[in-house]
Amino acid sequence: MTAIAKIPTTVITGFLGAGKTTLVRHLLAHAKGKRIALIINEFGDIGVDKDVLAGCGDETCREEDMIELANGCICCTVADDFIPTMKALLARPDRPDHIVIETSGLALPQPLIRAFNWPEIKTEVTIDGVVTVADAAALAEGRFAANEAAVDAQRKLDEMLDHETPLGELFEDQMVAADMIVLNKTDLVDADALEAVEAELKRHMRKGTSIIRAANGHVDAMALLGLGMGSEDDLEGRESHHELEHDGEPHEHDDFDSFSVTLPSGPARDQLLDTIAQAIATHDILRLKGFAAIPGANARLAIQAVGPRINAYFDRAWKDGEARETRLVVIGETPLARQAIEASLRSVAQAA
Ligand SMILES: Nc1nc2c(ncn2[C@@H]2O[C@H](COP(=O)(O)OP(=O)(O)OP(=O)(O)O)[C@@H](O)[C@H]2O)c(=O)[nH]1
Repeated sequence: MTAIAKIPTTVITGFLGAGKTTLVRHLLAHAKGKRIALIINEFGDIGVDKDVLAGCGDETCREEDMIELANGCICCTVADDFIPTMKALLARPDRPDHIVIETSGLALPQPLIRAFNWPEIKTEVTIDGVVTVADAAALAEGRFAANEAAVDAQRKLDEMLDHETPLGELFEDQMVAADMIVLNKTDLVDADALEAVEAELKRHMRKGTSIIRAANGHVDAMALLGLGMGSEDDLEGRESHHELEHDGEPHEHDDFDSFSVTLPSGPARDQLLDTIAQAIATHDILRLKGFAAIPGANARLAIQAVGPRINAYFDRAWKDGEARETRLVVIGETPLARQAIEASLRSVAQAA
């Protein structure tokens, strides 16, 4: 009997808004005939990423090849969601050449990597590589306090301060899990800042991890796929803070919160974006994304905010019968001032 080759799987991880979906989009568009199945996991209850990819209009973004895991972070739903999803995918008559898993920006990659050793799937799939996308602009601005200088400065201000913030810890967990780091958004930082960010990353990653610089996720598919790492068999040094500190206990995502809000079509584009910018600045929102209905526009406005930086573009025409409304997901550190944020977003919708 000939052994069936295991299907290589690339795990794409990285903090909220680092550019994972953008990287996946580029990968799908340049897959050179490889049939790629995509598993998308999101934090928050609106599946924006799948919708963004499906809205790209490329024939390579086939809806039937995209599977959404929207019931919380993949790291917490391995048994209930991830393994059954993989089994169903592997049972398909038209098996993919390659599988790509985009984790949520708040996921710990470690439980997912370990899941590849579960007997239900181990004989059929292997991790080709864990790719962690890092946001060069956010790092240069010290937004994760992953930057030791910022942490030290904070510590000096308050001796009692826990030196590991939830953001910094999660960032490190995603870094040590990587076989390759894509240092994305290099277009937003100058050469000196980029050198400093890269030096900082090297302090956190495992030895032997490579770094590729990129803008808008433009990485050659050949460089990204086919790493052949078998990462599930090479776990040493990838342990998360949680695994090191609380052996065997399930971890929580209590440090982060999210909610979604639906608004009627109302304000003009600029007015809506101004209000969103203000809400982000006032309430320290980490990530906001979704789609908006703008009066007089026949296309929906995709809105993407990462920290203070907001992008908005009309991604596709509204479909017949589709509700023309604004749906946004908001993610931030706990406690998130849900009522106040919702009220300010609603006030602009009502005022229009
Ligand atoms: N300037 C610039 N913007 C980028 C780059 N890559 C991504 N973006 C923008 O950053 C925002 C977030 O990108 P996504 O690809 O959705 O990030 P993500 O990591 O998938 O986000 P989550 O799934 O929410 O964690 C979008 O507005 C992108 O257009 C880049 O290299 N340069």
